Amino acid sequence: MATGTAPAEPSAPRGSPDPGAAGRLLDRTGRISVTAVALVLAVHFLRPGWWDGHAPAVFVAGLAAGIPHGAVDHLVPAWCRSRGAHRRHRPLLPLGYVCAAAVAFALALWLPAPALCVFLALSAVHFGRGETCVNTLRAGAVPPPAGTLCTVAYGAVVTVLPLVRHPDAVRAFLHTLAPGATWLLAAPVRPVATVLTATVALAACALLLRHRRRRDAAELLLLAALFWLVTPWVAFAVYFAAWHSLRHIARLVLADPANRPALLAGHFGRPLRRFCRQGALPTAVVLAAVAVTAHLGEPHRQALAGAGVAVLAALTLPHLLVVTLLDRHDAHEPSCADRSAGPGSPVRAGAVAPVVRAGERGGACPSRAPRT
Ligand SMILES: CC1=C(/C=C/C(C)=C/C=C/C(C)=C/C=C/C=C(C)/C=C/C=C(C)/C=C/C2=C(C)CCCC2(C)C)C(C)(C)CCC1
Ligand SMILES: [Fe+2]
Repeated sequence: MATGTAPAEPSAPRGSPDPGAAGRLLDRTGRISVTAVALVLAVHFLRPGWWDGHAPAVFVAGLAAGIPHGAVDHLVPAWCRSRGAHRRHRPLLPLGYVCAAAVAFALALWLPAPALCVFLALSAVHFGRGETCVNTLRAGAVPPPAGTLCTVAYGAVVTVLPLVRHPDAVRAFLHTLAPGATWLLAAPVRPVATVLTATVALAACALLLRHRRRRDAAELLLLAALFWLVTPWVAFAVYFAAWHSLRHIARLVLADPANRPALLAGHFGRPLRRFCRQGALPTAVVLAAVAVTAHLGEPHRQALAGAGVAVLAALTLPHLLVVTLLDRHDAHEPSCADRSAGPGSPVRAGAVAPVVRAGERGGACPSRAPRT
């Protein structure tokens, strides 16, 4: 966590055949997510109330579009471990993933209210950490100042703000999911949670600006505006699909050792097609699970939305474990791509853009993406 004099953002590393490939991918995905949120806000201002009429459809579409970002989770442990040692365990990973999701689902059925609170807390950590990691990668392995504060700020804006700012829009849904958890929307809870979220978000923005991380600060404010102004269904849908998922997919594409040569040559098409191939079947399985859960549930207007949230809540546990593994591995070990490259490979020979490890800088999150 840094405070004190403000360091300038780092300059792009030198000596790489394509020093900006990773940075360009993160920049492009970043621009797409900012544009999507700006468009949602523009419609909100130009056609007030328009989103309210389309909220259920947009929510379901957003959840579905965000599912692929977890679809290669079962491959991530292998990317981050030595090749031979764990090969025989690989077929067990999908099984372990399904079991963890099943346990989470059973717990949610058994104790819905505590499970919802844990789900919201885990979601806040997951989203907050996701943003902090991507910002670190984009800045060439320089973690944001006070990374924990930024993580809490992003997490609270995305999970607390929609609930406390629009209680009437979510009350009935929350009651269906977990009847005992509607205290989250109670009158005394909301002002306290709103003030805390605003304080943390403003403090994080001030620190980011002091350290010249203008883009990170502007994005945090943009997300705060989205969740403050727009109905939570639409705000969450656009955030989940076009922001969190898209940026996480960029990170996965960068983490897959097999993509290294194409990325070094500045090609994104092949790595993205590889991701789509790898993620197609798990995505289809999860979409089918949502459809079946919706069909089994009580028929009501929001059955699909409820089933989507229930299945995502179950997947959150294994997804979070895998993403944490990726974060921790990158913070303490050389990059996966470095270790999986052969002895004569340009990666080992140092022809790749210099890899700056966050662990060496005391940061929460790693990077092998040079800043453009
Ligand atoms: C790999 C694999 C697979 C797949 C997987 C996947 C595909 C995953 C995904 C994952 C995911 C995809 C995850 C996600 C997560 C999510 C989250 C974390 C969310 C959160 C949310 C929230 C927080 C919400 C909130 C709310 C409420 C509650 C109410 C209303 C309003 C709102 C919306 C705000 C399988 C199973 C096939 C098999 C094995 C292996
Ligand atoms: Fe995620």
